[in-house]
Amino acid sequence: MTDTASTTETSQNPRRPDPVKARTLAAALPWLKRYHGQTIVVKYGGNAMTDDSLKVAFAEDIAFLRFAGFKPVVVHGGGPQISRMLDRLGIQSEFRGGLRVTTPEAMDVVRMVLVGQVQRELVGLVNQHGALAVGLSGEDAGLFTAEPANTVVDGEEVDLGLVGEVAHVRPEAVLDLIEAGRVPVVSSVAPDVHGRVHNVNADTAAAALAVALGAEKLLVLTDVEGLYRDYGNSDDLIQEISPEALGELLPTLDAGMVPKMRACYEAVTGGVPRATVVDGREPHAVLLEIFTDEGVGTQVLPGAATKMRKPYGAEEQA
Ligand SMILES: Nc1ncnc2c1ncn2[C@@H]1O[C@H](COP(=O)(O)OP(=O)(O)O)[C@@H](O)[C@H]1O
Ligand SMILES: CC(=O)N[C@@H](CCC(=O)OP(=O)(O)O)C(=O)O
Repeated sequence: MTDTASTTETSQNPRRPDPVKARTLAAALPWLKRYHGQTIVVKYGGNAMTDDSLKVAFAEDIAFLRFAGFKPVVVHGGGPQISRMLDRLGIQSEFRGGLRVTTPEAMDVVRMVLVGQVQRELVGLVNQHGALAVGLSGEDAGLFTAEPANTVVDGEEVDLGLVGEVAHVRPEAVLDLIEAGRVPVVSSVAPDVHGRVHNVNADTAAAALAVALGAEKLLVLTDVEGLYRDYGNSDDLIQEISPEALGELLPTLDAGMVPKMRACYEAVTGGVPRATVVDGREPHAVLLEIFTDEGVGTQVLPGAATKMRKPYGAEEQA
């Protein structure tokens, strides 16, 4: 290799450094200042892990945040991945109120897929950028204690089997890792007080952890642009909403949005200053959301007046 310091050759067509790049970097300054040293809990939903390049871009974003001086903590899902494995094994499963009814047989699969597959893959991808990520689950160092979750569907209480709510968080293990400059990658399975492992929805786990860590932000990646006011009937998206207004909407929501928006509600009412749901199918969704002020996704913010918007590209389609 040539030693550039000692060479006297002159490049014939030098390219002028791109000033747009410098402007983009300079524009990031307010957000670098706002989040420097702050904890951001990023929930990566299984529906936003559809292709390998998206996962690689997600890992780059997380490494970027860490090297920019933020303290990112990842909580991952894996619902579609669990469903595929249950199908392969011929084990039936159904969702009630957005939660998977979990038999002991299904629980083994949930734990195997979340901790053994999805978490391992994400840890590996983040660690392409340095010795950063460490995987753990609610079972490690008492991180989460679960209690049986119940849900009401059509006015009736439904027995969900081994599904848990987070009754208690001991965040010390996560704090130790953050202190050491690591990026914790957390799977949402957790034992109850008797040591029986439960399946905790990943949005629920992310919110509980964000509150316990005193995070500055909860960012939730999913497979829609945000919360639709009237899903299936209108493409009006909620851009900004207060926790009080969201609380009134919660009983009208269905499917996966139930635990997701309840998680945002719990996070913000628990003291996290903002919680945002964004479209994780967009490459680099994390950086786009954190470094722009243009209202990506749906943001839950104390004191916000409800603000609506149309989906991106709606004008071109019209
Ligand atoms: N009001 C709503 N706004 C947006 N999505 C909704 C709404 N109601 C139901 N959904 C459904 O919720 C899904 C997201 O939840 P889920 O499948 O659990 O995602 P993830 O794997 O990211 O946690 C969306 O793909 C959509 O089908
Ligand atoms: C109780 C419950 O429903 N648990 C979820 C856990 C994974 C998860 O939450 O994954 P997503 O974030 O990809 O939806 C499940 O079994 O699918």
